[in-house]
Amino acid sequence: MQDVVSELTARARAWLDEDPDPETREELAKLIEAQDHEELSARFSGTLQFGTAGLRGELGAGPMRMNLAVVIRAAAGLAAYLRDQERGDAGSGPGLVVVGYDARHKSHDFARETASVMTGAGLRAVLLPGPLPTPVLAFAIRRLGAVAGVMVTASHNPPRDNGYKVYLGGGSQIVPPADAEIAARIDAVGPLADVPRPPSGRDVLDEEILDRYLARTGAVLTEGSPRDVRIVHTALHGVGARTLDEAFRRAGFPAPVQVPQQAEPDPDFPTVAFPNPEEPGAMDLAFTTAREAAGAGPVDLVIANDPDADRCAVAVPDQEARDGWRMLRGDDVGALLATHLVHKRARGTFASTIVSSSLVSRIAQAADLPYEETLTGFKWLARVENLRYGFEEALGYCVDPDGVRDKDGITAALLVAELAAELKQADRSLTDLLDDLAVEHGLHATDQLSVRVEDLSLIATAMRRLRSNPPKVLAGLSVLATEDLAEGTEGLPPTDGLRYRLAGDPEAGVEKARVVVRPSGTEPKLKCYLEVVLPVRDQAALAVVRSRAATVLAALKADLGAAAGV
Ligand SMILES: O=P([O-])(O)O[C@H]1O[C@H](COP(=O)(O)O)[C@@H](O)[C@H](O)[C@H]1O
Ligand SMILES: [Mg+2]
Repeated sequence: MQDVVSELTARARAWLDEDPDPETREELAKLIEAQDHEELSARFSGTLQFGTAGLRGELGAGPMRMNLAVVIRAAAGLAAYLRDQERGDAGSGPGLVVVGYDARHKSHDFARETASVMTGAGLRAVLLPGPLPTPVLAFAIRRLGAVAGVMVTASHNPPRDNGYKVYLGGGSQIVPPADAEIAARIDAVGPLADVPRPPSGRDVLDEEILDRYLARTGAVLTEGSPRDVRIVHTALHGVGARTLDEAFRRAGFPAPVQVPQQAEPDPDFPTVAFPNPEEPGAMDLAFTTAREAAGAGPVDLVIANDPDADRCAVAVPDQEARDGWRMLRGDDVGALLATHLVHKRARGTFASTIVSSSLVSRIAQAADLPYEETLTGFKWLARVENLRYGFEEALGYCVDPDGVRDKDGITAALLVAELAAELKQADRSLTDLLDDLAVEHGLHATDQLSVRVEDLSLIATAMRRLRSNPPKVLAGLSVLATEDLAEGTEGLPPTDGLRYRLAGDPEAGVEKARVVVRPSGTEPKLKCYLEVVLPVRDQAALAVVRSRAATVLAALKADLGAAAGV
């Protein structure tokens, strides 16, 4: 025990010695001094690993936290990887790396240091001209022909977190084997003092790149299509408001009403517990703004971007809802946008992930379009060949893959607005269209059981428990097949997760159901994704079918929670 403790302290001291940030140095010195072994072992038990969207973790000292030392190591490892690629690619000059950042604590510092490290390694580095949405960075990589990009952001995570999204040329995020190859080079980085970081290597792009991005966003809309739709928008204290406003203005939409308290970037996210539109309560202020704005005429939609504006959440008026508004699920918006694109005669592959609603596959099939399914995360979706539309249940949509090879909350919002305006002109709504889809393809009802934990080991325990004691029946539906995704299945790369396919129950009007369980790769959460499909005879039967679906989903949640012990 004593050995373990002294080894831990030695590791912490060595880290402290080379930590370039006085703030984290002071923090770590105090922990060492106080002999806070619990905290030290949490910070020194390993290193941050690439997850669903790069590195992500709490700000603080040590290799398991986000801090300057970790960022310099990550940048140096990435630079080494890029230089190795270049060597295999003789003749080309030094590659360009574009670095973006959001408005979180330390984001700008991390971005500047990243640019310095890249320059020090012999690459060319440029910073975006301010805290901007992630899709602007993804766009810039493609537009400028960069060999890589980095976005310093923790997206929708709590204020104490930060993160590091890594993109390669082509503008999509890294996947295996590149992530492991980069990780190996990060591990091989020597003493920090030996990593050259010339302060001169921090060129900043001018605003033209944003202008080019904005000019491109209009391409998702049809010229002359209706624009009459009144929207309340929130950026949830992130960086989306200005870019979204300008995109809407250029497209000819009425100016969205911004939620005033949340429109300016604020790293403390003071009005929300979690700046994630999926979290209960995150939209409360937006709904309040919508009620107030209604005095000046009806509000058609409430739209939220997550803080780095790559996600887009949509709420619709609902008389029965507590605050008069109902959030659409990412799955609903995914199906609506798919339908809209089909009506616009989009050609190419539609794609979605194994944890998202399968409705989009039916929409694609009915339109004679190829459809593909990938693992969770846009890093996978973005790689689908001939991609025309990619969507995931986590409020992510790629509607212009040639412009932005990642999810984009701004272009998604434009397209939702266009669709809503078209429907409005015909005296219809997004909910009417969802009803039509349910009648045509069957009701695809989805829900998520998401369990946030303090102690990460609880997630591993839950997964183990499900693996050793697989459920045979869930919500009264028998489990037809259990797939361990860690073994790789249906041509998908191996990943930690379990998938259950459940039999239908004709008497209960259920065609089939599906459950996927996986640990989040961005937050300490276990996520269970539920889908139940029910045939719908006609519009009149819809209300009954919906309530039946809700009952099955509730039972699924309860049974699954019990099976996983969460
Ligand atoms: O954080 P964002 O908005 O970039 O979103 C990131 O996290 C989401 C949730 O991932 P997980 O379920 O592993 O937590 C992913 O679906 C998404 O593709 C990824 O970019
Ligand atoms: Mg995001």
